Amino acid sequence: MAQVTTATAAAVALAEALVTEAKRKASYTAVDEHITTETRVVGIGSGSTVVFCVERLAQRVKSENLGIKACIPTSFQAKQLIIEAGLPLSELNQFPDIDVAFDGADEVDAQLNCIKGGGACQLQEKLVASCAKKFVIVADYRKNSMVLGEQWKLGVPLEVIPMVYAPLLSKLRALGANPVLRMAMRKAGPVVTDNGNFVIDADFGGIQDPVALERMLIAIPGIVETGLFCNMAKWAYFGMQDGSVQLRSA
Ligand SMILES: O=C[C@H](O)[C@H](O)[C@H](O)COP(=O)(O)O
Repeated sequence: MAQVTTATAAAVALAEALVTEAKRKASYTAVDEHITTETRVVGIGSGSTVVFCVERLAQRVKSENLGIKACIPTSFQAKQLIIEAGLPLSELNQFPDIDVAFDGADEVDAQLNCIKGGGACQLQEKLVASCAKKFVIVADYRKNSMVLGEQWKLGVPLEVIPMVYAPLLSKLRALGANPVLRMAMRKAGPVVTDNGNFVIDADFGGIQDPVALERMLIAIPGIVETGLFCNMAKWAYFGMQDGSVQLRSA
């Protein structure tokens, strides 16, 4: 029994190492292909993959004569990453035009539409992406999909105003979704976003028309932002299991 447990633990550790390496390779390739001596303002997404974009950016800033003037964060986590890497931290109101923004995704479909917000950061992420000339996704092979909702089974993350979470759950059920209020792990009660809102994860199954779904959801009072990012990313870099990086571009 103990041998089986050890073998299982070793297999899990190996799988995790593969995924981490895939994230690192996708991120390094994306940064190397999109950061040039012309780049001034960089958007920094949130999550575990974009950590490696910041790592690579910091390496290049130290070793090359780059002219990066500002990094714009999409969350508390991104802000900490920028500060810890010694990169110049700023905000959209000071630098409204971003040359390139890097971000992770929970799932990416054939048209590069994405589900984002697994870490509850989709509101600021979409604001930053909307101000970027280039929006680049970095991800591991598990996120590579054809239809949204096929790989990511937790539903579309919706940032919502706390005072209407219960009416929103009813309205989403009436639309055919299976919605749940996201609960915190080490705090009693719901997850509270960086903006003081709640998150509802609404499972719609396979999403054939994400553009129409996003339009419908954002029109509902109380839904501040959706985790559907449609027609925003033009490049998606996937770190693959075999160590290669696959680029899909729109
Ligand atoms: O709210 C979180 C963000 O949308 C992340 O970019 C997304 O969840 C992907 O995160 P990770 O790179 O950790 O898979």
